[in-house]
Amino acid sequence: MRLASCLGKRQQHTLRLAHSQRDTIYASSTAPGKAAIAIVRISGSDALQVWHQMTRSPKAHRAPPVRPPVPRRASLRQVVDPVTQDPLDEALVLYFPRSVALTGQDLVELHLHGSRAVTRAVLEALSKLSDHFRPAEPGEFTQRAYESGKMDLTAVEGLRDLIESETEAQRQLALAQATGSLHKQYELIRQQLIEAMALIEAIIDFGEDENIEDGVIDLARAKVASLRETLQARLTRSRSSEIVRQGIRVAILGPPNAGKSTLFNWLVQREASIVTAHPGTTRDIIQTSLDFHGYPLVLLDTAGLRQGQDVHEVEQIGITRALEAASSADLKLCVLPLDQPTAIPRLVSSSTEDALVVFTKSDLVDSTSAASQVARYCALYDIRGSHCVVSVKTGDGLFDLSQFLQRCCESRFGQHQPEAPLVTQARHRHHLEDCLACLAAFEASCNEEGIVLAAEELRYAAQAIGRITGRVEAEEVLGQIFSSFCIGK
Ligand SMILES: Nc1nc2c(ncn2[C@@H]2O[C@H](COP(=O)(O)OP(=O)(O)OP(=O)(O)O)[C@@H](O)[C@H]2O)c(=O)[nH]1
Ligand SMILES: [K+]
Ligand SMILES: [Mg+2]
Repeated sequence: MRLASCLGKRQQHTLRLAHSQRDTIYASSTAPGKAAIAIVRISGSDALQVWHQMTRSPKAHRAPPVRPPVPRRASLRQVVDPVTQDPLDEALVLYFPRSVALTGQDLVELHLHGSRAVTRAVLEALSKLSDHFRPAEPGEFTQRAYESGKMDLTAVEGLRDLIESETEAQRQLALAQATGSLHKQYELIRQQLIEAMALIEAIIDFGEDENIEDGVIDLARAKVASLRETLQARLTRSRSSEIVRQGIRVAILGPPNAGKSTLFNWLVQREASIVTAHPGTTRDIIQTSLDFHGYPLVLLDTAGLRQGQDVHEVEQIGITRALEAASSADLKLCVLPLDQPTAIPRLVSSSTEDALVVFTKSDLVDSTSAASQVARYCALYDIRGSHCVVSVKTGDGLFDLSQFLQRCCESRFGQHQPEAPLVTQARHRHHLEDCLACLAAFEASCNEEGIVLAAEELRYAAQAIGRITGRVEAEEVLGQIFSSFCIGK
């Protein structure tokens, strides 16, 4: 059987990349299409061939004397086909020697005119240089940066998130991570674990001797206990960063005809959801993403919630979906109409901090009856949380609602904790939870009989942290992370 067919897809990916490290790779790093410039990057030990064989001084008509490029200085060059010497474009050419290049290899950048034809011609010309030249795989430039030790895994993930960031909150979070905020924190944690490990190893190695002081076990235990508490607390606080990265899910819920879709459309500023005077208009979940004052909201319009014998099948499916949306939402907007007292099934616990009650259609009632209606609802449904009174028809109260929602995002998902978040995605949480479990096992077995076992648990804990930054071999995650990049990055 051929080797490749014995290996899993991911292993093949890793194997292929390991073999092809010697290749010089190239790709367009800018989005395809018409633009002022297009950047083609070339990374690898033969990258300088591009300078010598594919560029020449724009003034020289004959082949110029071979001069190496000045590192990190832009030179205006004519780009030519290496075989036919036909001119392809005039470009700014930059050279980064491997000591300064992010990929840890010689890197050449061609800043071309941004047309499809120019980019295509240059990429074709590059393929003629030698067998060692080949097009880059998605994320391969970044993978080389990782492999050369210029970036750790958390920075790689941060970079990917930065490229994909759509809102201000996501940008801030990703930039901090891409520039090493997570890496620094995890190295510190690993360091603390290694210190505790050193104490335990000392007891194991010299335990029989008199040289080891009393209370060393207690010291190690205390160190680990305090680290575990801190990590646990920060794991809980980091939830908001994970949510910001994925988008804050906001479900609009309420009885039929409350004005949910009308409010939804106002929030997304377009007629995304159908509005009619008939109760039961919305059946499926209508989902739209929006940048709300820098916060990435995923807004969900849902079917009206009600109970009773006359709820038919289609409506019931809609209600089930609405309740599912409610349970997975990070924030709920509970819409209740003021014009008619509507019985709401125990839809959402509106006294929790993740629900905001919006009383709508205030234009249909006078202010006195609005106030008494609000009071009635609050007493009936035990609404102790925040509420707003609006009319989407007249616009009354919408500014307050918008401000309220913004404050809500800020207090729940704003990055104003004293320290940078420790967890921005499920992968980090998973390994951190592993680490915490090992620390708990350490504490349980850390006594004179269990000391060897305890030492082992600490090692596992450190390994779990190492997996987050990529310090221990983590092939399984590598393929996954790098292949989610675009080509040319
Ligand atoms: N006067 C007034 N009418 C409103 C207001 N908001 C919504 N409506 C009307 O109320 C009716 C129902 O609005 P929808 O937005 O479809 O209500 P819904 O909660 O999505 O209804 P279902 O999807 O059927 O559960 C429509 O006729 C809207 O025009 C408001 O603030 N004032
Ligand atoms: K309706
Ligand atoms: Mg609706």
